[in-house]
Amino acid sequence: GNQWGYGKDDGPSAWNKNYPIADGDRQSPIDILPHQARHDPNLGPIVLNYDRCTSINIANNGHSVVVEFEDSDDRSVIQGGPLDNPYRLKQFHFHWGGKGCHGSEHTVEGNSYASELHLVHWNAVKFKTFGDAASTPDGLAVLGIFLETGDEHRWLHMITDALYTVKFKGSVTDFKGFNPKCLLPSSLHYWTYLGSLTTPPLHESVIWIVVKEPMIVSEKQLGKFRTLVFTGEEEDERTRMENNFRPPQLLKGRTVRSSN
Ligand SMILES: CN[C@@H]1CN(c2cccc(OC)c2)S(=O)(=O)c2sc(S(N)(=O)=O)cc21
Ligand SMILES: [Zn+2]
Repeated sequence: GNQWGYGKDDGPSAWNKNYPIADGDRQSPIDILPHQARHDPNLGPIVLNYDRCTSINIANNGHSVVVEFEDSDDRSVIQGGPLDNPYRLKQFHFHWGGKGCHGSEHTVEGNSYASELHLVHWNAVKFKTFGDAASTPDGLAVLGIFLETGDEHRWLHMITDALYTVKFKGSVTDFKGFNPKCLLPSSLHYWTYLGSLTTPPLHESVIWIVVKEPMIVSEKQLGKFRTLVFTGEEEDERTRMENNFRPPQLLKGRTVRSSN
């Protein structure tokens, strides 16, 4: 089937075999050049209404660790900024590197961060299902937050303490009452551009909102993500889950805008 991964034979350089859109005109991630981003005074602030958000579970999907949310109504939405409608929170997940290596997807002037958090939202005003939104231009809005190593993050332990329960691909455990607002940095100034999913099916359906200020986490907290494995419990070889990031793709004439 369409098995893909981050290894030598099934990694990002091989994805265009099964997903030709990989060579498309609005692929993600990208390298962000702040001085070439167009400051747009019409870009208002990002508004998050996560107060009634309902997390459901935490899972290892063989590519990352994902926390899923109840999205049957507008209980947790993002709006404002470049968005014309409210977008519903569906899931969040992370991308990270190996020990001592960086693993963010977006880079800033060629510099990558240790890791990157993606909060995936969909336009339930224009689309009936998440799947429809995820495969149509601008059906998704993904909020990207960089992770930088430093002091321990006071709330990230709620995620890292649960990682041992989803070590293997296909594992899912209850994960209720978690509000990702506690992960956000103090400032939500951002860059925004039109792009794609950074994993297969690589749909060119994403309005990217990349927050400028990173969240700070400790090396110890980040190391716990590397206790996960890409492989299932039944498989004999254990492949540590790390370096699950796609490198930057060509801008192909796109404009990156900057909030103030
Ligand atoms: C495995 N990776 C996720 C695939 N997804 C998915 C799931 C179901 C259907 C579908 O298309 C119809 C797409 S997703 O939309 O939840 C996203 S967003 C995203 S990222 N790194 O660009 O933020 C990765 C994935
Ligand atoms: Zn992602």
